[in-house]
This record gives sequence, C-alpha cells and structure tokens, in this order.
Amino acid sequence: MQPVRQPTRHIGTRGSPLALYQAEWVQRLLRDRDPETDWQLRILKTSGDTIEGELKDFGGKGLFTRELEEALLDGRIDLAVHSMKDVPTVGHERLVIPALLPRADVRDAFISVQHASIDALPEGALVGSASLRRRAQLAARRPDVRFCLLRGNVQTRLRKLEEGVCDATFLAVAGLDRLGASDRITQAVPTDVMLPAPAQGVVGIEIRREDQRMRDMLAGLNDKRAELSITAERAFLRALDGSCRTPIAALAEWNGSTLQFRGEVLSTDGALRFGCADARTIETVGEAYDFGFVHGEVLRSDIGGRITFDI
Ligand SMILES: NCc1[nH]cc(CCC(=O)O)c1CC(=O)O
Repeated sequence: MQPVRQPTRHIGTRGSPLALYQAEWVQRLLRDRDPETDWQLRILKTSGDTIEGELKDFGGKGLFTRELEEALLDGRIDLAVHSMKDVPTVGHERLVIPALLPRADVRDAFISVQHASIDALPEGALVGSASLRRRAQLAARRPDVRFCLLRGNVQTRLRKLEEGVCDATFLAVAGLDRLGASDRITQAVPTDVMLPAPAQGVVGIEIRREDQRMRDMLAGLNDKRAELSITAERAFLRALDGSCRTPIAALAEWNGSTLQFRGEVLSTDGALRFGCADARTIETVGEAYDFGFVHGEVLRSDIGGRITFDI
C-alpha cells in the first residue's frame, strides 16, 4: 500500500492570545470535520498589531485583517480567522466569509481594580480606552470622565490597569471569556448603557471565493442566527460609516424568530446621541441586510449635518 500523503491547509491568524485562541478553536472544528487534512496555524502580523497611537488616526480600514487577506490571495494561507468586529463591511471581490461561529456574550466589560461600576467611578476618573464608541458612550453618561489611550492585547491592558495607569478600562466580555479571564470583569455593562460594536462576539472564517471544496465544508459550520444578526448590524454600519471615525453601535438580538434591532450614532464627545430600534421576522441574509441598511439610511438622514461622516 502506498502511504497516503496528508494534504496541508494553512489557517492564518494574528499572534495575540485572543486571536490564537480563536484560530485554535477553528483548527479543532476543522480537524473534527476533516481529519484527513493537516490543519496548520500560520501566524501573521497585521498593521494593527504594530500601531502605537490612536487607531482612528490611521484611518485605513482593515488594520487587523488586511495582511491576512493578502496572504489568502497569494496562497500563503487557505483560511483566515477574524473577530468580525474588526472586519471592514466591504469585502474583497475574490474573498468570501462562508462561516460565522455561534455568537458569544455581546456585552462590553467594565474593568476596574477599585471601582465597582461605571456609576461608582469618582468624579474626573481616568479611563483607558482607544475605542471611539466606548469613549463616546461613557462620556454620554459620565461627561466628567477623562480618557487616556490603553492599547495592546488584552493581557497587556489588564496589566497596565493593575499598575495604576488608569482607573478603569473596557474590553469585550467575549474576549475575556475566551481567554479564561472572566474573573477580571468588574461589571458586564448592560446593552442599554453601552450598545456593543457591530458584530462584537462573533468569529468568522474567510477563504478564497474560488475554493469550492473549502466553501462546502465551512457551510456546515455556519451559525445562521449569528449570520443574520451581524448581517443586519454590519449593513447598518455600512449605510453610515466610511472611515471608522464616527462612534457607531448596533445589536440585533433574537427573540424567537424575531430579530430585535437597535442602532446608535454618537458625536465623539458623547453630547449628541441618535438611536433607532425595530423588530422584524427575518429569514434570509437579504432580509437581514435590508433591515440593517434601511435603519442606517434613515438614521443618517435624521442626523442631517449634526454629526459628520467623512465617507
Ligand atoms: N481588536 C479588538 C477586538 N476585536 C474583537 C475583540 C473582542 C472579541 C469579539 O468581539 O469577538 C477585541 C478586543 C476587545 O474589544 O476587547
């Protein structure tokens, strides 16, 4: 008998602990589905991993995903694992995302060594966050709070917080749960206080459009509910934003077969806040997309010139 050569397929990922955890999760799922293939991780650095300052100042989209997409296109990797929150709403024509994994906790976590909740923060507290959305949402509730940058991967940020660099920070509950750091969460912030980023808590797998075999295999991993939810949220974002410089939040939650959608846009200082909410029975990706997109367009015209969108 001829020994069977195991085909190798490469799963591309960033090197942060959270990215690696998510890529290993995908690797396990693929090994279960297709043990004949040798599923290897390939770690790549993205521009988002090397930037020091404010992400918004770098303008470009896809800071955490572009290098992975280039590696897909030139064949260095066969799959790319992304946090969907980091994936631009307009994709490359030669790439597709056929699998979205079941959604984790969508909330943001408030983390502080000394203070029990957002409302317990002392007057003028210093909050470390590079996220425009979290800053604006917190400022809307607590205009007295001051901000500083706190960047780096989840562990780095938690360490800086313990060193006293700031009084509190925010991270996605999903990321902390995946890293086994749920005990660091001081308060899981209710979504009516802090509506999450579009697609927060969802991991997606991107591949080359032409890779039909991979598409067929991944179709079985796709979570339809996660797909419809984030399709609506990302369509809302797409209708509103071109630059990642406007604080935008969206969440589409299931109640039976009804998708309950909420979206909001804030001014950077949190002084202006425009929101919408609606519920509809949704069955297809097309319906989910239209649902989110229309709400983005309506909100955009409600806002008029009061918040600038530099598309
Ligand atoms: N690069 C930032 C990023 N992208 C996705 C997550 C969290 C995990 C998720 O939303 O799926 C994080 C970190 C954070 O916001 O705390």
